Amino acid sequence: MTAIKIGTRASALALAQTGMIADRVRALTGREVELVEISTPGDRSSAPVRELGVGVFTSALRDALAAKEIDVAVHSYKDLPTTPYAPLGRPESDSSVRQLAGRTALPSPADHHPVLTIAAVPLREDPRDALVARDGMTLLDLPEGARIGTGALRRVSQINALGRGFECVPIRGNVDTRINRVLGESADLDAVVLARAGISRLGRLAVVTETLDPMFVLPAPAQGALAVECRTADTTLTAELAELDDRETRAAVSAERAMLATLEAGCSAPVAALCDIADAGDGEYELYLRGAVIQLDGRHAVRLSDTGTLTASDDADEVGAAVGRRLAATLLAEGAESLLESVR
Ligand SMILES: NCc1[nH]cc(CCC(=O)O)c1CC(=O)O
Repeated sequence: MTAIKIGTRASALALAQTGMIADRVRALTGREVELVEISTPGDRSSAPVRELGVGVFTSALRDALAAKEIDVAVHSYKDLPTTPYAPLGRPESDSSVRQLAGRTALPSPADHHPVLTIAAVPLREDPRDALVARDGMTLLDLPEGARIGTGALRRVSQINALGRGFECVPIRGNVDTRINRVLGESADLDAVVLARAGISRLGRLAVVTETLDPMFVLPAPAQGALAVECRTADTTLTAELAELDDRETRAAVSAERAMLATLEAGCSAPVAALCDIADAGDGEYELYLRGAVIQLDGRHAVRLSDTGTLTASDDADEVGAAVGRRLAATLLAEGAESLLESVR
């Protein structure tokens, strides 16, 4: 039996999270597993993510998966576009090449039959954002004019909405690089905001000085979750990997992403969402979805919530998505459109 090839980005975070999945795939299938590092445009450029276009961290992996250069792709779910995958028109590549180049060709129209499928959404890590500040400070401790590193519009807008006179400084790069801007030799920022899940997977939670309350800083849709993707035609592997799926996580992430998709906002818009799931007993779960669309200067925002019930016989994706679409419709009815228009 040949080894299962699992594609991953080469960043420390991507290698850590793919490594965790690889261990489980090895145990589950009894097969050899090989990691294949794939470089993406998001890794090679230091431009703001929203300027690089859709799928900057995920399209190269999906292309390699569709081209059978790998058998499984592990993504940070929040980096996956909400639009369906369409194979890129790219030249045949040498499958012996391990360090694959990124492609910039335009997507062809989406296929009716999906080439790729998300075989598993494993149990989610803590989805909240985290503050890493100098001198052990929390948001409350930071002085007016403090320089906080983040380029994500959803974080910038919500930090501005605190009304504390903080200055957001755009930064890019991997988790360690960002932490070093606060704690490193030549630190030049008072704090950075990062996904807690990424810091956790790198074993660096000790640097977190505050986990941000979603009441004030609601995270990105699907933050802290992973997507384990396969070729739809690879039915045996897809069925095996389904063992890694966590039904409640899938429902929550579907709700958040359906909200984002219905707003047609894309992953770098000032749109935030978090779906909490509570066990209601008798195999039922209660979904509590919060959503926010925030104007960049933080002066206006629409923040709303909606709920739903997931029963034992329900399709988790469908139940989640229904709540997400409904909340998006309410957000739009309450003026989200004009807030989104101001950043388009
Ligand atoms: N956009 C980059 C990215 N994609 C996923 C994570 C964190 C891990 C996760 O959310 O699963 C990060 C870094 C960050 O936002 O701090």
